[in-house]
Amino acid sequence: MKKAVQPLLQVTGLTHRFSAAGQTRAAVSEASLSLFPGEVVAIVGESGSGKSTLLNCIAARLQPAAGQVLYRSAAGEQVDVHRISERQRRLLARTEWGFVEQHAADGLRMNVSAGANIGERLMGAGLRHYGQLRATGEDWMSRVELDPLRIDDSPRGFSGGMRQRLQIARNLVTKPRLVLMDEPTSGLDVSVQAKLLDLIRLLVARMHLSALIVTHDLGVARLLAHRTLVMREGRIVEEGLTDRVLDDPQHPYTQLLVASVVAP
Ligand SMILES: Nc1ncnc2c1ncn2[C@@H]1O[C@H](COP(=O)(O)OP(=O)(O)OP(=O)(O)O)[C@@H](O)[C@H]1O
Repeated sequence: MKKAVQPLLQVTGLTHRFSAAGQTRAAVSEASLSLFPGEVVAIVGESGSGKSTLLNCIAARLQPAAGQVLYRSAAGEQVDVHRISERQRRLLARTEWGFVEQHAADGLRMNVSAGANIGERLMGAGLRHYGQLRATGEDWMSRVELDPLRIDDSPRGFSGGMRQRLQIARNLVTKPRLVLMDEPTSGLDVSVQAKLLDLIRLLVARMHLSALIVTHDLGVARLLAHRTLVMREGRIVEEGLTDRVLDDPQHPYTQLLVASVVAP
């Protein structure tokens, strides 16, 4: 009998509340999802719907009030990401996971060179040989279409699009098993966005990555994601294959979202 494929990530009943001005509000309510190996899932919804909060809870950057995030590690163990030690979490984040921030400066070390940004995760994974670190750095600069001759430059001298490419190289150089991306292309010029999206699509397919991508842009979901989840006011209101969700939305909110993009 064929063994069923196990999800890489299984999120169940995740709830997170923020307290502000004496009031407590749920930013995410009872969100459940799974991500299978090699799958790309988009989380879409308008601003404030809870997408980033959900992603940050999954990445264990935020502690949820309820719910569970189980990750199947490279060693084949089910890891409850909120129950492991801070040390274990950091190790996972450095080796098996990648996190691409919306603002590249948040995901890069701006005071060191492009090459050092790429090499850092490799060093964290135990690589020490300078020549190899440099060669891999140059190779990854090329892969993300940055000029390898700029390996010693600071990312401060890079444009927004170039910084985002560097952040992607820094994350993917160690071949993470799970990549979380928070609005990876927003805030960039439209033509820069399009090229970056093409690059992400190419790398995701070539490296057979498993990725969760938060975006308010349905075009990003259409281009990158096998499946799409729609969030509204902290809840997942619809999910399915991306083409189905976008071409034949069932929930009135998804219908509204899709119509607002199609309408002039
Ligand atoms: N640190 C915080 N303190 C208080 N409330 C917060 C905090 N972060 C987010 N929120 C609130 O939680 C809700 C969800 O925010 P979240 O950033 O997750 O939404 P989002 O869908 O990612 O939106 P955006 O795309 O604008 O970032 C919003 O109402 C937001 O105001």
